[in-house]
Amino acid sequence: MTQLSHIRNFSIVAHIDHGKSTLADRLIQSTGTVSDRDMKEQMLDAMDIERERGITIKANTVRIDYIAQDGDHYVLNLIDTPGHVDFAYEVSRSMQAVEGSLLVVDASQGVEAQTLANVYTALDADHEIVPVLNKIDLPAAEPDAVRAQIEDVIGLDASDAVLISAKSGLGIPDVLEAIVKRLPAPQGDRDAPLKAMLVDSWYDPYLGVVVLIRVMDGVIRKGDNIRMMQTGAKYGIDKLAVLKPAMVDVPELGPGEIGIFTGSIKQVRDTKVGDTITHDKKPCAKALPGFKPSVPVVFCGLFPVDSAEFEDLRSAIEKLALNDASFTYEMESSAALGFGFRCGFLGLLHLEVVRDRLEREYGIDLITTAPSVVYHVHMKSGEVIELHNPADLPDLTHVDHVEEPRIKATILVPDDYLGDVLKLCQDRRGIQQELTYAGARAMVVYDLPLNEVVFDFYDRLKSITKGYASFDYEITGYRQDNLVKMQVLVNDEPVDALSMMVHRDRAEGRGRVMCEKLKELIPRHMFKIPIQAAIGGKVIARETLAALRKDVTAKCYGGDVSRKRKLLDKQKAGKKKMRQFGKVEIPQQAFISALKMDG
Ligand SMILES: Nc1nc2c(ncn2[C@@H]2O[C@H](COP(=O)(O)OP(=O)(O)OP(=O)(O)O)[C@@H](O)[C@H]2O)c(=O)[nH]1
Repeated sequence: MTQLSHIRNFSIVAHIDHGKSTLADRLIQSTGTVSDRDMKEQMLDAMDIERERGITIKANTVRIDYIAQDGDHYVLNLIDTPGHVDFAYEVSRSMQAVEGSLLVVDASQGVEAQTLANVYTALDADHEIVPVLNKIDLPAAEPDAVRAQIEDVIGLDASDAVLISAKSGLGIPDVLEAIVKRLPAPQGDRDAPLKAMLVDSWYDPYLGVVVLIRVMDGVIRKGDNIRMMQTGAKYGIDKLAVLKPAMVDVPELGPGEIGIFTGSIKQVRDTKVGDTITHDKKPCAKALPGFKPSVPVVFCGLFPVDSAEFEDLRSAIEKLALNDASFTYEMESSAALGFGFRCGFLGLLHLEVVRDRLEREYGIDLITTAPSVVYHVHMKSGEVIELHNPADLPDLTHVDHVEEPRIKATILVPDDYLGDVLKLCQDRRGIQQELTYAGARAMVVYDLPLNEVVFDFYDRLKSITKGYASFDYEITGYRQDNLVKMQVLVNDEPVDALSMMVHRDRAEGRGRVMCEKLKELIPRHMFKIPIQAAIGGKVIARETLAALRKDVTAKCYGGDVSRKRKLLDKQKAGKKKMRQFGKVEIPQQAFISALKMDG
């Protein structure tokens, strides 16, 4: 057990790509926490997908032993936090478990939207903050300007910011010293009853559910009988360990310490992040405040392209859900797509990550239906229904009104692109709330419907600003608007997977774009195919796909059999990605592409 005065618990907050993981790697490596031989780049990004996409999804933790310049041995616990907007809520939770933050800002980029969002979360958690300017090796680095920006925009003294290059290792010893000297030691009472915060949990195939805790008061030991105060569940502690980042068993954990335990817990869902863990026999008097559970905000249907793969999909989804309590699913059946699942996600990126994992790790070809937000349908009877799937909208004669979720979006953008960004927000039914300047960048705050953001807002924002804008959002509440369900009919058959809620004033435009896109995406058949968009039986847009007699082998004049076969095989493979709707085959790609609103 380490003395409180020699513990420092901290997290690293940064905008995506500003170098948080690289810095974490350097801290781990330079203190010899992991031998050079075992050092994989981006040690903390465990999953392949995270590595490939370069984003950190789950919060990870590492305990670093550090001999400071004063000759003393310190224990530094780093809780790594996810950087992407979908996971903002996990960031705020893990921050409650530590006392300080390193604020990493790319010295060539400056403050971005997630820098702001994350640093405010850290300040909300009463963190002491050490600004760190990274990437000073880059010729474009402007540490002085960025220092001034941190002071102007965030209001944080950056005069003694640490200048580093996480890539080359320059300045890393200064970061370690700053952690010890400038961040506060944790507080706690060793003799008080046990009070520990449940910070995170995950499923390990060998150990079962692993629970990450931060001890506030008291001491937890292997073999103890503990109780989770919110759920009331009781467990015996089988294993107690610290993460270096590999598990190293310890006999006990005292105040200020961070570690894991296991105790025959079956599902991640049995553990509530933010719950208080105490001794069953001698509980603490008052539980920690606890957190709201994170709720899914974006829903979509996932269906196997080949309906024979439904059971495979079910078992894959069940396995994924073991480890990700923020992802929800229930069985769904669709006239057009057969059996599948309606799944809920924290945001679009979360959706993409889960879909990719299902396809890649489990080898299942999927059809993803239009992502939808959760609407509140107020019935004339006074009942309020949560609508996760536009196809389930009740008969309108019974509906009084529909409310949609709204967000507060913060966008930072260089001046040159401001006009385009304002136009984009305006086009998406946004209401401007604030427009301020931070150096050569404008900061705009918009009230927007989440519905208009889930499809491709972020992609559009990136493309119109050549990647220079940054974006962050939080959900603010629900508001009534003139929302209707738009259906799409292909060859006079409704395709429920393409139903969506739209604002009445924008329905014609959306319908037209959708029909045009489908006309491009659906291959010609031997007969004419009408493609229509309709609201409650009234057609608002229409395209017709002309008939075609398709002879794919026509080009292979004469005898080249192998070439002919190749072409036929190719066509067969293409077919796999198609779905039959009545007499029409619709390629899987159409479901995703048709939903993108512009461009
Ligand atoms: N030139 C230079 N590049 C750096 C430095 N630090 C990080 N990078 C590069 O910047 C990119 C992003 O770094 P990451 O550490 O993955 O960024 P991150 O903030 O952890 O990103 P997320 O995990 O996605 O939030 C990588 O390509 C790094 O190699 C640095 O000091 N100098």
